[in-house]
Amino acid sequence: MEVRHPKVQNKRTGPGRPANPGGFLDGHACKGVTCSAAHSVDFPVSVVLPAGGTGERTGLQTPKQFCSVLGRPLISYTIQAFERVPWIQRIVVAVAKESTDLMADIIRRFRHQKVQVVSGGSTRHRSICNGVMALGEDGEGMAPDGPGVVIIHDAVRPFVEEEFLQKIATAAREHGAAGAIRPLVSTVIATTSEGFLDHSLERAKYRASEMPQGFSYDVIRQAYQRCSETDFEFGTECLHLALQYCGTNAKLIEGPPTLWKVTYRKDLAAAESVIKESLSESALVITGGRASAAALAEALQKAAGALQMGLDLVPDVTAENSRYLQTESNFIQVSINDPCLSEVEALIQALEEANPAPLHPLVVIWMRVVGEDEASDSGMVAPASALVDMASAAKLHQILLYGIQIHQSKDSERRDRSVTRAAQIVRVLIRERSPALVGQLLQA
Ligand SMILES: Nc1ccn([C@@H]2O[C@H](COP(=O)(O)OP(=O)(O)OP(=O)(O)O)[C@@H](O)[C@H]2O)c(=O)n1
Ligand SMILES: O=P(O)(O)OC[C@@H](O)[C@@H](O)[C@@H](O)CO
Repeated sequence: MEVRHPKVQNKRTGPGRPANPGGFLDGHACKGVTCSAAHSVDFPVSVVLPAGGTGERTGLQTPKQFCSVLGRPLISYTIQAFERVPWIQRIVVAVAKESTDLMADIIRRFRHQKVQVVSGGSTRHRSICNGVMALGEDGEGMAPDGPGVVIIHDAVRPFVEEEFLQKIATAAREHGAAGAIRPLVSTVIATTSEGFLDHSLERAKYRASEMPQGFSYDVIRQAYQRCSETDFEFGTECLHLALQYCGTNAKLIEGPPTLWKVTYRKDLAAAESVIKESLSESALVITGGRASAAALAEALQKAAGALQMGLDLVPDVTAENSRYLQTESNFIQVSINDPCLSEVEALIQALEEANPAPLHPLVVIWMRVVGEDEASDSGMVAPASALVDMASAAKLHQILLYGIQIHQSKDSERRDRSVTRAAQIVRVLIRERSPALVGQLLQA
């Protein structure tokens, strides 16, 4: 039986990196100066994630940073994006007092390790300021060789990658401040008090200020110590505070299009679609090394191939094959006439141990093959409810467990139709990851 090493299962979403024209904030326009990121970061870097807003523009009761996307709160994706970066030591999240318990529960459920929660403020600047000051309370912001760097990033911008963070942190270390920019997609105009056009700006000369932004710790702390109440109440731009109150001219670095902010309800749907698209649409079929299971797996692999879905076959995920447990792949556990759930239970346990906090929900499918004449639930030592119970427990660890039952007909055409249906069901389950079908035993 051929075992093909699975390709790296998770397609990475991510734009081609645009050439990196950067410039300096000069208050009027930015000058194109090429900059290059260091390959590693050898100075202390902390992060402040303002998450104290109410998300009014979504029209939802739940603040958008806590809205669930594929079973995980939006803010957890953002935190994870920073936690995965080895050279980031600490993440301070500023949340509204009424969300403190919810934030603590998210940290526990998704096993966030580097996170400290502080109180947000009545405005974004006040929330960020609270986070920055919290870093200084135990000298974290200062390092033996001088100030560390603080990255400030909206908690509702979940798609940020290490490479760009390196660029921002390195530029902030060198220049005192750095910020992400993107081309404007609409022209900026000024209006008269009567609501008529006063003038328009030459779009090519301007950029949209995005996040992440980076600051030498002493610059951003000083900026907040010196800024006015008007800044705190109405300001939206940290780079401006650094320039206005510290004379620090931020280095501007064009970032990828993935830096967008979730602002409206449609942005939540867009975020879910981006995350779904980045999820693996393939799976590893575990055959247990049995010839009958391998035969079915190969038929399933062929049927899936016709649906442009890649399946790879492995006998098990133990010993040297245990590395597959770390790849955030999906899994199909084939059980031939095996009435109980012991094999899939062992697989789920191994997955939980190998990857306690997967970034995205993983799909595990128990594929039970029964003889043609066998009734659906005959021989099931554990009733179907056992599948539901196991699935409920697994879901707490971001594992979505589904069941598919195939009747092995002696008629080859019926058998092929059944396998094709099974492949179609697998594809939908992996693509949609529907919570409603978790724990169900579907008939192919
Ligand atoms: N008092 C505030 C207001 C906003 N933010 C955070 O700043 C980021 C960007 O702000 P925005 O998109 O405006 O969020 P909201 O203020 O929640 O949105 P809205 O203006 O629609 O209410 C978000 O992560 C938000 O939680 C914050 O920490 N404290
Ligand atoms: O104004 P909002 O609170 O919606 O969003 C904050 C944005 O303005 C801010 O994240 C960038 O413009 C960079 O400063």
